[in-house]
Amino acid sequence: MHRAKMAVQLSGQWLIVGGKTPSLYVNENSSSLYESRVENDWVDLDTDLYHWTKSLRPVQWYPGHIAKTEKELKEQLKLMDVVIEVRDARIPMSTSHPQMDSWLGNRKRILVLNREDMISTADRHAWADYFARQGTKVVFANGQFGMGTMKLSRLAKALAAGVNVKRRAKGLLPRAVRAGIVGYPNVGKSSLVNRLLKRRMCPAAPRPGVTRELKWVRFGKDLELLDSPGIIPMRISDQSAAIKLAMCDDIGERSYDFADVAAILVRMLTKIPSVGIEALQNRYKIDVEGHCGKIFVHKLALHLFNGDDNQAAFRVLTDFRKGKFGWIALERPPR
Ligand SMILES: Nc1nc2c(ncn2[C@@H]2O[C@H](COP(=O)(O)OP(=O)(O)OP(=O)(O)O)[C@@H](O)[C@H]2O)c(=O)[nH]1
Repeated sequence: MHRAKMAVQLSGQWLIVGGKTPSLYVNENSSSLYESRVENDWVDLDTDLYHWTKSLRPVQWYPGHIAKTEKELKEQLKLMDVVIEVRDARIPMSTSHPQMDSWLGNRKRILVLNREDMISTADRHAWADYFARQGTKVVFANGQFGMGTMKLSRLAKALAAGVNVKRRAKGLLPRAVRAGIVGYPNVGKSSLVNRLLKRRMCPAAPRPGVTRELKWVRFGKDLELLDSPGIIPMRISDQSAAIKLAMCDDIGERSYDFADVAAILVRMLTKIPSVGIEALQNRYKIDVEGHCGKIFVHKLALHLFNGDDNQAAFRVLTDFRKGKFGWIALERPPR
């Protein structure tokens, strides 16, 4: 629900009910003013998230196979004509690997924001504008149903076309273009490969860490794809990012505390302009008190789960992942 709907008029000005500091909405018809307020809400949210996560036990997840993958992948990347970097459209910043730029150098690159079905149109526009301004080629995709994959294969072939021009000039026979698919765990790499091939060649599952080995697959006679296990930094230095990875189910469940993560998700949802307090209250028939996520999760536990906070937390996380609060990104581009 739109936050502006919670506004009450006070001496000719609009005040938002339930905000931390009441924001001022002068006139709902003034859309640019409204948009800039919404943007400010997102900026505030990033700062808040930093404070909320500061005192938590650090979230770290680095399963054994990742170190081996990283080493092999760095070697294989040298053979690639083009690299397809897949990120989770809900958290494009938190699923960007800090070392990716240095590994790829000036290699040709396509950025895929997968899980496009899990964000709103406004989120999509915001990210499309941001990457267009940066001159980054971005494809929005859905690995589950295949949207965006035709465009992706066209773009990969077009970007790597120069390879065979050079080979011909040297008197060599043309060869298939090599494209490597890289990204964080569970962002949908294997699903995209399977959709591209229209066959289930790579195991895909709803939990991080399923792909364990690098795997070459052939797509027609023009394209070879390398599917790879998810990679993630050994230490996630940004704990706000780590918590968002947990919310989106992009890291192993054992690495975080459900109740902590769900409590922060509740606080975030109350502040995300398109969700707000009422979405939570309507769904669970429980009042949100003073934006406190922990109290909310505990009340839900008493209401539905015999006081078991863990189960209540899992319910909130699952509901978010299933889009029960609407399809929304947890990140907006930096300004
Ligand atoms: N809703 C939605 N689900 C998706 C999308 N792409 C993939 N999935 C689901 O997300 C889960 C993870 O997908 P995978 O393809 O296994 O992800 P991966 O990046 O290969 O995962 P790792 O093996 O951990 O590296 C699966 O249950 C997919 O069905 C998408 O665009 N939208």
